Amino acid sequence: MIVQLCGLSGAGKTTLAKSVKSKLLLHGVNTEIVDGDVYREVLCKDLGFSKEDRIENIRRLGFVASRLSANGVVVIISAINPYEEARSEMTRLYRNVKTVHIDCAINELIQRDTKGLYKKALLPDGHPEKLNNLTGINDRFDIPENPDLRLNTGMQTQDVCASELFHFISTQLAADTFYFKKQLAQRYS
Ligand SMILES: Nc1ncnc2c1ncn2[C@@H]1O[C@H](COP(=O)(O)OS(=O)(=O)O)[C@@H](OP(=O)(O)O)[C@H]1O
Ligand SMILES: Nc1ncnc2c1ncn2[C@@H]1O[C@H](COP(=O)(O)OP(=O)(O)O)[C@@H](O)[C@H]1O
Repeated sequence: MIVQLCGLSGAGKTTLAKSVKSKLLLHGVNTEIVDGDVYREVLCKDLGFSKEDRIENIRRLGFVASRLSANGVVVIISAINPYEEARSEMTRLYRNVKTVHIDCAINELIQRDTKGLYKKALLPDGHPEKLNNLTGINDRFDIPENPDLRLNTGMQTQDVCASELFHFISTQLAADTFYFKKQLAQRYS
């Protein structure tokens, strides 16, 4: 199973992915986080933040996720993943992909600004330190219309969001296991 999170910087993707990974591990579910920030230091080092590069970034993360997932690992892709076309490509290419929107109002994100990126993006035009392509401020984010799950981290606590995500993944896993068992039973009956 591949869970592709999407959401603006600071929305809570990494925080929730880590929390849910710990919960899943406690239940014996092998889980891996494929985090945009981390992969941009290694496998995606050559990529920037143009539309083409972001799409290529998601393609690479999706490929890694698919190999892990094919070997029974639950994979949580934690990236901004802003374009609908990249997200639907993922669901088209790979089996059992779920899309989860980690939503949060932009004003709340500007207040959190854990990395100082929003401050830079909101600098006046022409300022030498201005960030000109921060998703949600001056770059596009396609809000998913029908995600499998949407969590709002500005309206609900971290604990509630993590529990909801954990519950969602566990339920999907149980359904998938049931489906596989049924297929096996049919094949060998
Ligand atoms: N211009 C711009 N826009 C968005 N994000 C920026 C930008 N510049 C740097 N960063 C940092 O890069 C992280 C996003 O990388 P991703 O791989 O998740 O992005 S994407 O899915 O390819 O759009 C993002 O990480 P998160 O804050 O964890 O989302 C930022 O820390
Ligand atoms: N309900 C919530 N869920 C997740 N994170 C939250 C929530 N409320 C506040 N936060 C805070 O928001 C920040 C999210 O940062 P991070 O997980 O790195 O975001 P992202 O990976 O989306 O860039 C953290 O400092 C976290 O403590």
